[in-house]
Amino acid sequence: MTAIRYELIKKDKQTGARLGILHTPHGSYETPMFMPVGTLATVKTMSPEELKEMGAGVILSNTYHLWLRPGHEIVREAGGLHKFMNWDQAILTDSGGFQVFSLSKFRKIEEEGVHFRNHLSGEKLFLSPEKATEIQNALGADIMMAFDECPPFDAEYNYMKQSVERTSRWAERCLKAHSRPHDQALFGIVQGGGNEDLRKQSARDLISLDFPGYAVGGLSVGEPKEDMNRVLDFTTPLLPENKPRYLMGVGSPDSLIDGAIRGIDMFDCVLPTRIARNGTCMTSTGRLVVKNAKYARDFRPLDENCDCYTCRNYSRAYIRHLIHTNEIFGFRLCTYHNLHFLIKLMEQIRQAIREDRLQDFRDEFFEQYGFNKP
Ligand SMILES: CNc1nc2cc3c(=O)[nH]c(N)nc3c(CCO)c2[nH]1
Repeated sequence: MTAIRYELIKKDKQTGARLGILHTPHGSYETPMFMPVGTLATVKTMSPEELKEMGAGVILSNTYHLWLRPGHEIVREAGGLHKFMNWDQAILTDSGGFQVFSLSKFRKIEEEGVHFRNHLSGEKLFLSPEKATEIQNALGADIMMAFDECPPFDAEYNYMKQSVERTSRWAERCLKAHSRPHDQALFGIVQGGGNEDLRKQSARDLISLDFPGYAVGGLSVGEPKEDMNRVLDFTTPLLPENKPRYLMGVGSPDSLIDGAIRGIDMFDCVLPTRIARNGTCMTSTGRLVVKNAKYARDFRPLDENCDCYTCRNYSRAYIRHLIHTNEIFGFRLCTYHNLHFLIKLMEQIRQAIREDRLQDFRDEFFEQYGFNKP
């Protein structure tokens, strides 16, 4: 018995999408789902109560960041991440691999692990599959990720092949080091860039290790969306139908719909929370930069089709004023709305799957949001 179980409810007749339920030790959640990112044990500016109110279920935190601050031992002593951050729903921790490659300079990758510098202090650090697994066991998230290398999408073929093979060896080392498989599900991460043969090799290696869930990594790293969709077209069908599939780092509305259409069940991205802090909001008719002067006397809600706390109680003029004056409440209102927007979008996607019309929904949404505009 592993810590999580994926229940396939139905498949969409128009696309490769599926409706499911992810059962975890901290609750069961319908998929496809969007997971808000709370890197440093908080989804920035949101309280646990607000996250639950808007329908958030699984949230992310991060091994690399929590290892550096406050340190995984402190979180362990606090009783684990759920207790430490007062979150009684599910948590997923990323393994730190991506952050090492995206945050720190002077890194050196060896078979044993990765040597790099602390992006805050410059001190020399070393992360290995065993260390990343030990940290995640201390944090206690319901789902934890294998330690992987996320190479640049256009890395040279031979490098990509070496990297995929090393990531597969690292995945096996994580499984061996994992001390709590009944409480924490370890997911493997498929790599291989845009190369179909390397994606097949990576998927085959990881499936042979029988993980309880699989992530598609190495995407949303600056490659064109067509490339991401092409990779998903030949990667998700390789993954077991009875296990969850997690597309890492994806969160724009069009990519969520296109990922769901290609059989992805779980998504995470800092986009909604990050752009909220500079006053950019996702609305049903496209992005709205509320700090723009044209909203100074606009007393409508951010989105007239939205029923969230922000849109029920505050106007564009008021939120613009708050963002303009750097008032923290303005960041909170935009964050609440953006997360609510994506969580509601996932509900619409799930409903479209129930009605076997996700392709039609995509066309309607793209038209309304303005994605088809040349
Ligand atoms: C924003 N784009 C993105 N692409 C990712 C790709 C990866 C990846 O390949 N591996 C791991 N471990 N994490 C990843 C993450 C962080 C989580 O969102 C990514 N984030």
